[in-house]
Amino acid sequence: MTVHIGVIGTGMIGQDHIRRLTGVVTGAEVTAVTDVDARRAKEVAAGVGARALPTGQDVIVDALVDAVVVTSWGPTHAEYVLAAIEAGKYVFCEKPLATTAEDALRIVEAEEAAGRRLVQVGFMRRYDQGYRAMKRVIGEGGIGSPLLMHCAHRNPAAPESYHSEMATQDTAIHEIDTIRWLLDDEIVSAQVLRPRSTSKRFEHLQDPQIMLFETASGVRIDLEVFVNCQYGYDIQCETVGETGTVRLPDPADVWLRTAGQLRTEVAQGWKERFAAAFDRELAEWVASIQDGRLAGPGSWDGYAAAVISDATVDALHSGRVVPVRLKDRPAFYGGRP
Ligand SMILES: NC(=O)c1ccc[n+]([C@@H]2O[C@H](COP(=O)([O-])OP(=O)(O)OC[C@H]3O[C@@H](n4cnc5c(N)ncnc54)[C@H](O)[C@@H]3O)[C@@H](O)[C@H]2O)c1
Ligand SMILES: O[C@H]1[C@H](O)[C@@H](O)[C@H](O)[C@@H](O)[C@H]1O
Repeated sequence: MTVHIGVIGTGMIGQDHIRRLTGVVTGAEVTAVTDVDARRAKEVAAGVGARALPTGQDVIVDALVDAVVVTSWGPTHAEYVLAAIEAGKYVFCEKPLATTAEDALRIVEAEEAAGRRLVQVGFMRRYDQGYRAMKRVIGEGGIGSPLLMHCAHRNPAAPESYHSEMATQDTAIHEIDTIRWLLDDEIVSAQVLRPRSTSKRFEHLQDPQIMLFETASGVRIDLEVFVNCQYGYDIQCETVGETGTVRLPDPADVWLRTAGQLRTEVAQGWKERFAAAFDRELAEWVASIQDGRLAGPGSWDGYAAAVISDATVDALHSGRVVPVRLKDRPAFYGGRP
């Protein structure tokens, strides 16, 4: 069965996902798109033989759309996800699920009331080969009980519109989800340290930041977020356990030995670094719709990430260790993070 897909938001990642759903993933067809920039929507639609519809709501209720992909700006996500649930359609929403914990909770409640899983959140690192291998090692007891985790999330440069809270809301949100998933544990507190800022940033930005998280079982995590590191898009993660450590591999590339040097390339952006993960993420999403059983990160994960993100932003401003207060996890979402 071909899954007919409508895409809301035809910007950078919207176009990338449309390319993927059209040319990489089997069993999917993009039948409708929309964007507040109608010209852009029309151009993108013409490129893949889809229709450009006036609004997101039109896409959601369209008879030729079985499932919706939301790739518009973050603050618009919750409204579209709620409308898709209301229409009884599957919806893949890029991160964040919602920009407030209250909106994320409304989505959790609406999905639970609908009685079946309809929502998947775009936490693509769960589909990265390296992270999957790390999760397998931890799950099989390969390093004993985890005690510590050291992470770094570096981007080459951030635009002027990027502000200090976005280091959490837009960037660290990936680690927030990954930590919960890798450790099968819940984050219970957050703290943020402010090192001296780089001169290569816009004045208003605190960059880098060091975030410290603690999980329910007592694992301590340090995360460096540095979005003007200049040299590339670099994602690091090492978990330290009682009997060993496991480290995320750098993406496979050749090592060049020449002129007295040993060199390899560093990725320059998320598109390149996580290309294979995005491919797998959407392929598995489409396959799970065909099976009628969503398996990827869902509304509860989006809600938990939103609450932890709020606590981290509070910690950035207050300098305090801020406790994370999640609602009780409904049985509907199973027992684990
Ligand atoms: N998983 C990842 O690593 C990753 C990477 C990049 C972006 N993202 C997320 O994807 C989303 C989009 O990011 P982007 O980089 O493509 O941004 P973008 O600005 O390039 O594209 C967003 C598009 O949405 C359109 N839009 C805005 N509001 C709309 C609305 N109400 N209805 C319809 N269209 C609307 C804009 O006109 C624009 O074309 C963000 O939430 C971002 O955090 C995730
Ligand atoms: O929207 C992007 C994207 O999520 C990237 O994966 C992250 O590294 C960036 O910091 C963020 O701005």
